[in-house]
Amino acid sequence: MSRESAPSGDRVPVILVAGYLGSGKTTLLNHLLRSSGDTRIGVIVNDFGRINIDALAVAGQVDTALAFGNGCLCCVADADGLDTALARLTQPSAGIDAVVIEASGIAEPRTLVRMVLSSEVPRVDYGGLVEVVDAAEFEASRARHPELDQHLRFADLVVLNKTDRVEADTTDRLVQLVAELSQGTPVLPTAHGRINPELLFDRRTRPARRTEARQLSLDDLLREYHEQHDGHLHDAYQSVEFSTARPVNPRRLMEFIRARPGGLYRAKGFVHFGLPGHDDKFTVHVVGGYVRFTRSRWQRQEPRATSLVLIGTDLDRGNLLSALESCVDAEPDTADENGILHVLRHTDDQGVV
Ligand SMILES: Nc1nc2c(ncn2[C@@H]2O[C@H](COP(=O)(O)OP(=O)(O)OP(=O)(O)O)[C@@H](O)[C@H]2O)c(=O)[nH]1
Repeated sequence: MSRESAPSGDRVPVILVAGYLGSGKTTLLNHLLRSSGDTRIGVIVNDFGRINIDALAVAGQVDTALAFGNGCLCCVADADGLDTALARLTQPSAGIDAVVIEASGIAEPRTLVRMVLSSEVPRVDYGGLVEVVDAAEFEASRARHPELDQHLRFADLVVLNKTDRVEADTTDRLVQLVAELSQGTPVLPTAHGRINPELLFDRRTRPARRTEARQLSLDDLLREYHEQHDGHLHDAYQSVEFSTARPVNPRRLMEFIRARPGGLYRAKGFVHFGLPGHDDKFTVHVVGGYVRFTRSRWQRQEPRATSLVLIGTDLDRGNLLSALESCVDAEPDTADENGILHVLRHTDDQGVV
């Protein structure tokens, strides 16, 4: 799934990380920064204090952008400054592949989701709300703060963190409980925020700056360490790829998307419907409950085709592939005039199903 750095016209996923006090948001953010390889992450926090980067000795600055040697760019913003920070981090010259906002103290998750979805910064692409839950404290916290249940409902992915602090059967019970409260959102049990970054954004590969032997930098050493020690985490998710040159039926594709299994957290790619008036390239982006298509023209030499990647946990590859296969027609279904409307409802900036 690795690919070269995005062309400057590409949108940049903006991921929100929220969760109750002390649940592990900063730990998760630090893990993403450490383990995302060549992917350049922009971070928006409202307090530099605990981001684990040596250069961050500047706690307390407001609305300031800082660049770091490891490719991370960091902005401090309050709610009013959010669009300014997003504009700065997503401008092509910043070279940022994904932005992560740590929600603590800035605003309620729901408000933040709205702010990102309605942002007028052109390259911003909503990348999902990750709600971090403390497995050891969740039941006590929700008894004191019933609004936490509500927060789960807005999440696209729930990370059940600190599972090292509870017994395995408690983890199982909490996964069940959180999935019920969040009404079907994928729940990922983990410790120390160690989720696979590819659940949230694509990994980039960049050509090595110099081909001759060079001394390993601290970044290289840290990366090597984490690749060795966090390697087993890569088993925690799967990706399934599907492609076809035949036209996809829009109504059935949307049925597939609506009925997708709980563990299917992300889907991306492009779709060829081939219908009169809608023979465009529909780039699709599904994250948690959020579904968006973007319409563009095919390049002159580009073959009309569909190519999708589905990412998630506990995916049944065979079932997914046969479900997608049944969305494919031999010829575009011109008799079903309203079928495409199911897709158009989610085209451009609309659409949560
Ligand atoms: N045992 C254990 N401790 C953890 C885990 N994740 C985080 N911690 C610890 O929990 C404490 C809080 O973690 P943070 O990442 O600071 O949590 P936070 O949500 O950013 O906290 P606030 O910003 O204060 O809301 C720290 O001491 C972490 O080291 C975990 O999975 N297991």
